[in-house]
Amino acid sequence: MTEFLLQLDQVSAGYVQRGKSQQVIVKPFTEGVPAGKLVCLIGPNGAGKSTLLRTIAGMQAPLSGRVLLDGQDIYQMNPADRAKRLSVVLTQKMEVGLFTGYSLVAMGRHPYTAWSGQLREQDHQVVRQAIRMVGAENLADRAFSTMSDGERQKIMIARALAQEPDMLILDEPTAFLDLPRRVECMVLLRNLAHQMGRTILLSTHDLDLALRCADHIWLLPYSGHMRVGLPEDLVLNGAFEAAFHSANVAFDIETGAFKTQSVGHERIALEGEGIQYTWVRHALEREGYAVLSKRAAGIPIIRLGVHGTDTWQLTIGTETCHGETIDALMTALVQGRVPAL
Ligand SMILES: Nc1ncnc2c1ncn2[C@@H]1O[C@H](COP(=O)(O)OP(=O)(O)OP(=O)(O)O)[C@@H](O)[C@H]1O
Repeated sequence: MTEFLLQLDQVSAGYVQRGKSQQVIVKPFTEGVPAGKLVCLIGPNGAGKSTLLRTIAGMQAPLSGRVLLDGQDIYQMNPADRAKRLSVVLTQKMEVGLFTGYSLVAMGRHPYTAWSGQLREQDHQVVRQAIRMVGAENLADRAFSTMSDGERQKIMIARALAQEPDMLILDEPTAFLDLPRRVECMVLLRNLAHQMGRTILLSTHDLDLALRCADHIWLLPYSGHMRVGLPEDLVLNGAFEAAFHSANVAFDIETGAFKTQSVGHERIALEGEGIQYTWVRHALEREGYAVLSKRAAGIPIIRLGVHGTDTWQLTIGTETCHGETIDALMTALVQGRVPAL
């Protein structure tokens, strides 16, 4: 076994047009991923994430270079061998209504069953274990058609696990999920990588989750020139912000969150601390104020906790008022003629 389970050697990805001209979407890049790592592939819409994942999974030929899994060229592997080493979970919704959760997960065993397709007791054990790993025991006997999107996603991940692959490739596994389910799904995949030694490559638009969970980020901007690194390095070197730059949205390097970008905003000072400070600041910035942490001459000031916990005091010029809810504060700001924008 080589140092890297997955190796990309000058791989470029894209499409060959009818007249045989190539449309290179992902420019040649070389990278290695050791076993047991979670890699998140991120990038704006249409940058080429799905194209690259299909190329790495051997579903389309690279335009140049080679993709190696444990030293073997994935595109050259026969499909049965590939299915034992690599499983792929794509986003398209499957129409397999009459199947139960269990029978769908059991399909993951096909690469291992003889021509009859009969599952042996050890196959059933693997299926049950895969269902347990994703916490889908309650879905085993349910018809797939009756499941929610999040429940279906769990079953599809269990099916991929039942293949007992060295590597899983997932295209947007957190799409269609609500926020708690997104976090659960990402934590599950991270645990599978770290505790079970699987190598996991997934694409996602959940940038915040990717920054928090990924061992490595593959950042694919529109230019097609892949940037690879630790999440924190890509934030600090500006690659992250540059890839997602937009006129209306800005990446806040302090908090690691995206914020709506406002122009011509009014400055306001905010003094306080704790969770109340965080959410008052959130409301002010949402309304387009530039929030200063120190008071300055001629600038309205909000002080938190002066009249007891959960209170605010607003001073505009010589006028002062106070209250409790953030709603009341925002109203007072408008009445005090401190327009945000
Ligand atoms: N079969 C195809 N033939 C030619 N071009 C294609 C084909 N499939 C996708 N493309 C183009 O390749 C580019 C990359 O598409 P891709 O789906 O890989 O992007 P993506 O980063 O996954 O996007 P999203 O975040 O929106 O899912 C797009 O411009 C798309 O229109």
